[in-house]
Amino acid sequence: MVLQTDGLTRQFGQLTAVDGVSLEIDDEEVTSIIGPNGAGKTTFYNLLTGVLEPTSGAIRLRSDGELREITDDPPHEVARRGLSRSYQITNVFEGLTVRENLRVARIAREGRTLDFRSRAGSNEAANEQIDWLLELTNLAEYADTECDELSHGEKRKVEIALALAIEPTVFLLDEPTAGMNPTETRKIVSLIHRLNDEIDATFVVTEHDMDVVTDISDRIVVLADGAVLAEGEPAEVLADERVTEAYLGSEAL
Ligand SMILES: Nc1ncnc2c1ncn2[C@@H]1O[C@H](COP(=O)(O)OP(=O)(O)OP(=O)(O)O)[C@@H](O)[C@H]1O
Repeated sequence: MVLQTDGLTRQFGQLTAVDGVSLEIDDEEVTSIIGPNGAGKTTFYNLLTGVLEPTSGAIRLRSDGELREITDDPPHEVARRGLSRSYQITNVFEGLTVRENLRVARIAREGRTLDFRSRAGSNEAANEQIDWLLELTNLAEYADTECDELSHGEKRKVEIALALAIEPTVFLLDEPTAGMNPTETRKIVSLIHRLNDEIDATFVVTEHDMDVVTDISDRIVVLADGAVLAEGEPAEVLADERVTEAYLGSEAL
């Protein structure tokens, strides 16, 4: 197990947006968190990443080989411990090239961990890692393009590359295909498969497009009214009547 939530709860006044969510996320699986509008997905992500503090409950992340509580850690500490979110590090700096954006993300990461003397050696390693990330995310041809010249789909890939630059243990992908046309969606889906094959990280994805969810997930967790309604393998969960009912009146499955 790499990530665990235990009775995680967040209230906003009278409203319980996340209601006693206990989950265990296994290594190197792709888990999708789905649910109708207002189910609590964004709030749950914000709790995991330290953007919001829970009202009660705990979050544990495997870090340096053991599960450690990160419940009250601020976002930069959560990221440093290895939980990265696709748009968390920065929103892409529009005036910088793709490579420069990645360099900024690397510097932010290394600034905390390396002393001055080791920096020369680390530059070389950082450049190698950046080249590898550019290749992995199919961005090599845009390495020296300023981000404001990229399409929406390419920018989403830059966000993904930035989140990967911190070498996460758990990688949260927030609506990776939002606003994409079918061609861009197909490209992102194959990118997620490729990342999952080649990177030693565990993926947690929120996504509205059910075809994408079915394609990429090993496991699905359905939230409704802030609580876990169903969890399991995609075919089993999507055939669950309670899940269909939860979506009725909001969006079609
Ligand atoms: N800062 C806030 N203050 C008050 N209520 C909030 C706040 N953030 C979220 N909520 C409420 O909490 C509930 C869960 O919202 P959340 O955005 O987490 O759902 P969601 O599953 O991400 O929805 P969507 O799919 O529409 O993005 C909603 O009823 C929402 O109105």
